[in-house]
Amino acid sequence: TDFTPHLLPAGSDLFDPAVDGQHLAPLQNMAHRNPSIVVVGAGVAGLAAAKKLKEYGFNDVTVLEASEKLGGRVASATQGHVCVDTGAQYIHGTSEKNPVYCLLKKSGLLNQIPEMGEEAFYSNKGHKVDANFARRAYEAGEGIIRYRGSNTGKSLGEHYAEKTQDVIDHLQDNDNHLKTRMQGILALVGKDMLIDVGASDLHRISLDSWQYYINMGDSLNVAGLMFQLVDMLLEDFPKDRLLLKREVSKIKWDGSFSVAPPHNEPLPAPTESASEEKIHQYPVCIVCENGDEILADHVIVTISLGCLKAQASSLFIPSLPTEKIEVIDKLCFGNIAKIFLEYEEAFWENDVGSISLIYEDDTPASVSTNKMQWLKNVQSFSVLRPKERFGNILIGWCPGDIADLVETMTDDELSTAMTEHLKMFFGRSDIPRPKSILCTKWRSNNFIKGSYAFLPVGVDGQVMDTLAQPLVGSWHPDQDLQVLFAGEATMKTLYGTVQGALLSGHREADRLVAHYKKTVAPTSTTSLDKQV
Ligand SMILES: Cc1cc2nc3c(=O)[nH]c(=O)nc-3n(C[C@H](O)[C@H](O)[C@H](O)COP(=O)(O)OP(=O)(O)OC[C@H]3O[C@@H](n4cnc5c(N)ncnc54)[C@H](O)[C@@H]3O)c2cc1C
Repeated sequence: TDFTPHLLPAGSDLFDPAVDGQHLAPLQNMAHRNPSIVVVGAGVAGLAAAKKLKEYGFNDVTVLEASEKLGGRVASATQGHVCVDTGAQYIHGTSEKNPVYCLLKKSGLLNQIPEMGEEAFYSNKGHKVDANFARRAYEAGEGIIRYRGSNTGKSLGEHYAEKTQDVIDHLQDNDNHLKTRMQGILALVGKDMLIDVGASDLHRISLDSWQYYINMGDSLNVAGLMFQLVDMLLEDFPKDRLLLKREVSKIKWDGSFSVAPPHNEPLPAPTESASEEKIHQYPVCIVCENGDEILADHVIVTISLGCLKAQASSLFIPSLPTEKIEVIDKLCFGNIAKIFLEYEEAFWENDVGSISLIYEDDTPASVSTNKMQWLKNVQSFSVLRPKERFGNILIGWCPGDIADLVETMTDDELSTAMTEHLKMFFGRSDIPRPKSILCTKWRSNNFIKGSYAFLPVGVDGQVMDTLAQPLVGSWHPDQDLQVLFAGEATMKTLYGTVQGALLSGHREADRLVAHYKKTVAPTSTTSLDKQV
């Protein structure tokens, strides 16, 4: 390999930061070299872990990213002349508890956020629906669907069908038309939930999904700004330690590897011999698709749950423990698609921020997708605001297997379908075709494979703790934490969010600090010299 990040000068300036108010022993005392740490994946979790480790004083940190871009699911693309967020665009929780909110606020970016705009509702009968009525009905549905079950073992679909039926039954009015419309709006709420979760069927989702969840406050749409978070996470991190187009294909994590002799052949178990002083041995060897091999003391794996599902059995040597593989199997990795439609002129009103399409024949009991009628699950659009910045762009959202489907369609097919769809709801034949169209492709992105994790019925969020558990090897009984795991799917309190990813990265950086704090007592440097 032409890259040897593990070979740092001895006695590098690794200093003790204050952690939780306590001081660590100066890390340069603990060993004759820095621990070598490799982070796999430069999404928010990976970048946050790397930045934090750097802040803690670890100097030998390298990030390996498979794609050509940093940021993972916090991503942008250019449409027309503007930059749009193809991944995350909402801060889920506008409070000081949320580090993503704090970072964006500190940068002053949040001063640019426009008003949300009005909600507009249209019926499949081709007319506008009274917004006051629709909003009240929508809120009633949200109150039901946002229920935080705890150990119920039920599905969200079962709960939603049951409780919304109570609402319908108790409507004073005998007006069947009103009941039908109410059902349509409650179904809309259910369909929007499928987008939030990335699932295809409410009956698939556990009602207990949010029992450990931390609500950090209201959501804020930061369209066009979220990807700037990536630059903030990169600040002060040495750019030569961020390696793009380095797809990791093997993580040999329980061996004894050395830079000499050549070819990084595994060596026999370490001995007390003098040669050990010269040849450092590493428990982890990370092999990249391009042939690079990088030796490390620790590797933090931050690849998505979708990638873990695809690679769990081939990526790790030795294989992952059965318990970990079972958890990866049990958790679901959903998908959503964002379809950006750019128009010459807006056909919606100036003050509109969102457009919802109500199928009056829908019922809340049957909220699931049907590929044969896929347009029924393209019911929610948001307007990119302000117009002066974005021009006239609508984002259509779709969930689960409908997202999988639209990813495979051509721009022309999508453009035709969306135009007919909008014509029907607006009751207008003069709705133009978009002048450009951009559809996200998260499922077919080989380095992501979907949108975010969700909990299916019967799976408790605690399995995410199991996913987060580090691996401890057996080769060196006195070395551990060879493999650590971060990423949104490892956070039962915040999965599916940017701050969940970020905090999972911090958690693993903290774990390593605590590890060295535990293993390094200022008075016992001799044993430590042997250890690392
Ligand atoms: C369309 C969409 C909309 C979203 N909207 C929101 C939102 O509004 N608000 C919100 O809070 N969250 C949202 N999310 C979720 C949020 O984006 C994610 O939870 C978060 O970004 C995940 O970060 P991560 O670091 O865990 O994973 P990732 O971002 O997936 O990072 C993993 C990285 O690993 C790399 N990688 C994969 N395999 C390898 C390999 N073999 N070798 C090396 N590198 C590899 C990948 O290329 C990627 O860069 C959205 C997600 C999507 C897809």
